[in-house]
Amino acid sequence: MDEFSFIDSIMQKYYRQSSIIKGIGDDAAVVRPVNGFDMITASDTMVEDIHFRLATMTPYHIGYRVLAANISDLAAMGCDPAYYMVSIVIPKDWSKQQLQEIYAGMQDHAREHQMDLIGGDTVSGHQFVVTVTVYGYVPKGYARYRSQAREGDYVFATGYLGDSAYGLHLLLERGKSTDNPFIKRHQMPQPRVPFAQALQPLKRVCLNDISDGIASEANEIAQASGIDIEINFGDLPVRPEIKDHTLKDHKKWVLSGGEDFELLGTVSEDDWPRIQAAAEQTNTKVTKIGTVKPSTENPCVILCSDGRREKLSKSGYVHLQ
Ligand SMILES: Nc1ncnc2c1ncn2[C@@H]1O[C@H](COP(=O)(O)OP(=O)(O)OP(=O)(O)O)[C@@H](O)[C@H]1O
Ligand SMILES: Cc1ncc(C[n+]2csc(CCOP(=O)(O)O)c2C)c(N)n1
Ligand SMILES: [Mg+2]
Ligand SMILES: [Mg+2]
Ligand SMILES: [Mg+2]
Repeated sequence: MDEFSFIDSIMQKYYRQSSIIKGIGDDAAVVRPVNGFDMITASDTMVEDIHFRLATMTPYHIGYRVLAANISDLAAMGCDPAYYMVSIVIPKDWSKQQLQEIYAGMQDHAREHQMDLIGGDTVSGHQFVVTVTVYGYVPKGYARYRSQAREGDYVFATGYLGDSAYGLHLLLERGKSTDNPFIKRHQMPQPRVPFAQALQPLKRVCLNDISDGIASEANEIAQASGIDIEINFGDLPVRPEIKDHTLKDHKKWVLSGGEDFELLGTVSEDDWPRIQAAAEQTNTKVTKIGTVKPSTENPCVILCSDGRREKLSKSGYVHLQ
């Protein structure tokens, strides 16, 4: 199978998004911007031995997970997903079947969000790398920025924290298994698109998705908004199976394990009931985990735990260290 027959094999038979004028098949894709909406775009990459090993993910999971990481950034902007592009570097020892499974993972996840594959690039190389770029729409002026936190806001998180890191721990310790819920959370994360969409009528809500761990993402919000964030460790949504572990691992997974692809947000106290209503409407767990304080000198995150207050600095996975 050469590059061209491979592209033919992954092309969609039809597009779900009516704004696509030209998808795969020319020098570039053409979409007609939708009136009354701003277009949002984001890109995230997965590299073998950094984001996965063949011992932690099947090719299907790699496809599902790389699209999840991207869709999660769209959710964090409050946006409706629409299209995606895929650039892939394929080592010689990867089979045609493995490649098709990667695309099956992406296509199944794309279908859940009515997204269409509109282009990309295929090259051979020495290390497996896949980069996805996603596009979506948000009602004009309603993108959700990290800079939108304000003094007095409630800080909230969706879902549970630390599940994916615990799943990775189980995978590395025990090997592949399909029926463990933590492993499933690592391999097939579910971005919080319906919840973010349900928040669209709100005038202001600050959102960031949790890819590196809340220690990182809370600091990103503090810095972008010029405020301090206070988080109560005891209020963090953590499953009992994780709490049973030694405190050091448990704390690390919850605060800086990352890859949960939950949302961290802040909203005014007055709008908190609307967050709870959106959570109920979309069957999403949402927990108040802290509050936004006025900034002192340098915006920072304070973790309150057992009556002690400590500065929580950006931790988690950092590339180029
Ligand atoms: N190599 C790059 N060139 C241009 N812009 C970049 C590059 N890498 C990151 N960015 C931009 O920097 C900003 C932050 O990117 P970052 O990848 O940290 O966010 P994220 O996708 O939310 O986090 P994560 O990668 O952990 O999922 C985004 O605006 C992103 O587009
Ligand atoms: C085999 C294996 N080892 C370690 C990890 C952990 N890991 C890799 S990248 C990353 C942060 C998100 O990356 P990015 O910032 O690029 O989105 C994390 C937590 C993994 N998933 N698989
Ligand atoms: Mg990124
Ligand atoms: Mg993000
Ligand atoms: Mg991201």
